[in-house]
Amino acid sequence: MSESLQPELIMAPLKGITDALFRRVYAAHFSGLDGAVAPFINPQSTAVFADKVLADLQPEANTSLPVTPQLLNTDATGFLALGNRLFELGYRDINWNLGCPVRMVAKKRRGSGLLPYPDAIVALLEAVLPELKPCLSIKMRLGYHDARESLALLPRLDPFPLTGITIHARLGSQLYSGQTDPDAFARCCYLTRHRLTYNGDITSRQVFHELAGRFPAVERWMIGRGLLANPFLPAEIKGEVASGPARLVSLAAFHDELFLALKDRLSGPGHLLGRLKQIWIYFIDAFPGAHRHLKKITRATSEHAYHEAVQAIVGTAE
Ligand SMILES: Cc1cc2nc3c(=O)[nH]c(=O)nc-3n(C[C@H](O)[C@H](O)[C@H](O)COP(=O)(O)O)c2cc1C
Repeated sequence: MSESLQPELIMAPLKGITDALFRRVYAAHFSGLDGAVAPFINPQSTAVFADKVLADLQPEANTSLPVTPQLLNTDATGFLALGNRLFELGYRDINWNLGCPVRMVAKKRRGSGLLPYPDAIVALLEAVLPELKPCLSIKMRLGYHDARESLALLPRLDPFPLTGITIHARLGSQLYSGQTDPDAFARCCYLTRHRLTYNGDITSRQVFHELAGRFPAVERWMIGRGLLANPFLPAEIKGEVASGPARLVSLAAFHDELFLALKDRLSGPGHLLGRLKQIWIYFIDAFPGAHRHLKKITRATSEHAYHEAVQAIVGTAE
């Protein structure tokens, strides 16, 4: 990345968290992002996608950030039906998920579970690309069992007209924890002609700058949990720094709008609190010194208890 150019920063897909509602509220309070990849659309048993399945990707719900829908399909018929339907909705780019590590998914040779089978990946691309209307990118891991899987796969992707490849620098078998492996990502850089996006544990400006220094050719970076733990991170990476009191005001306003929007959307306190608890697992890091109050959030069974917990967290951080 040249020093004068700003990096391109993309919100990672986090299923159950970064849906259209979250993306809209986030973008209303924080800057710095250039786009988002939406969480994967569940493959359907028929090639017909009910409108409900695509509700999150309706264009009118996605005006605040450019968004790329994501597919998890591994059957050509379903892939083409969904991809071309998304094109009709206005999407010119879609993304194929070769990264999901969840065992139920990987066992079906979907997500990162397909990475040990490069022939199947190449066969699917050969089957779909001639008829697929939107452009395609891929989001993958270094491998499922072993980083050698990406080394075998990447040269075989060169002939295809992909718009890019995002690599989450972990193995599928690691799920979401354990060390990322930037050395393995470095080896991937030599094995592809495609534009690479780096993903995995970009948790601070300093981490970003270390990685950007190491990979000067990489211009695109994807951030997931780091952006929940510090919603200012994309802006900070781009050189904007908010002061202490202003930070807290923005964080509280973001939370309150998110809460109201989710309450409006989700039926019943169980669903609402369940969703918010998912977010707080990471969001708590935005409030230094308040970690001890996280249990109050995770134990809350009523809106009242939840709000008391939020007050304790915001109060501690003041
Ligand atoms: C709760 C959760 C849900 C996720 N859902 C998706 C998904 O739908 N599609 C996908 O490609 N990756 C998904 N991921 C992986 C993230 O997009 C990202 O690759 C991973 O979290 C590493 O980046 P990070 O360290 O910046 O979070 C998910 C991760 C988490 C923690």
